[in-house]
Amino acid sequence: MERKDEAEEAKSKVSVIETWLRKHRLLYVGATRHPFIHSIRDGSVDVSSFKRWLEQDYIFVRAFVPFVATVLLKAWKESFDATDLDVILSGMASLNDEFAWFNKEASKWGVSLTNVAPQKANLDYCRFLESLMSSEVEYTVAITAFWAIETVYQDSFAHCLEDGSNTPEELRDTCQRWGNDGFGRYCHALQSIAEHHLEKASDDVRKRTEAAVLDVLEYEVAFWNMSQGDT
Ligand SMILES: Cc1ncc(CO)c(N)n1
Repeated sequence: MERKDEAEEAKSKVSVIETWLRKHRLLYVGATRHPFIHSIRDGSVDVSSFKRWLEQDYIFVRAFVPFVATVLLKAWKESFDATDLDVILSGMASLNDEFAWFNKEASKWGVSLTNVAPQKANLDYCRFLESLMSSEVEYTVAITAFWAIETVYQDSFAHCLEDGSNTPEELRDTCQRWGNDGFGRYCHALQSIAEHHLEKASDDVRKRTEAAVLDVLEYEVAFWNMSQGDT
């Protein structure tokens, strides 16, 4: 009887991440339902905005690779669960494909990815990533920030592929890149890992992780704003 109660309780317990998503709903929606994403979804997107996004995101992803490498290193040192390493490694492997994709996409749009100057919002975000690369930043903070970064793109681009969307054919490849079901499952795997570590974390680490997630959401909003030329 007691066992069943415990099982029931575990089932109804709201996870740490779910609690944060509810608490910071407006910011989360701001990051995942940005006007730039709406413009892709309804087909009104401005081509120069899309090209700016593509150029700037390439620079961001270049900085994202060493960040993910440090998450991998922390997983190896701090997690006893081997699946953490497998999931992070699969993310790294898909970043390798992503560079090939960026090059293909750039030539399709007549954009050059060399000699692009990073804009302020991008520099700020890359600097934030760099701060998370420090060995002083706990694995729990880093893996949860990683989950948030990937999930914003997954949620945003999946929205452009839903029934009723009017995404132009030439942008579907971009939306598929992050909006596909496999990427969705990968984000869920990251969420489970992050949640597992958050459940065990001290209040202090939890607080700093929540702050890092909020930072990610704000940087993502600023990144979309920059793509639209609003900064
Ligand atoms: C700005 C930004 N956030 C998240 C992702 C997902 O990898 C990306 N490529 N770029």
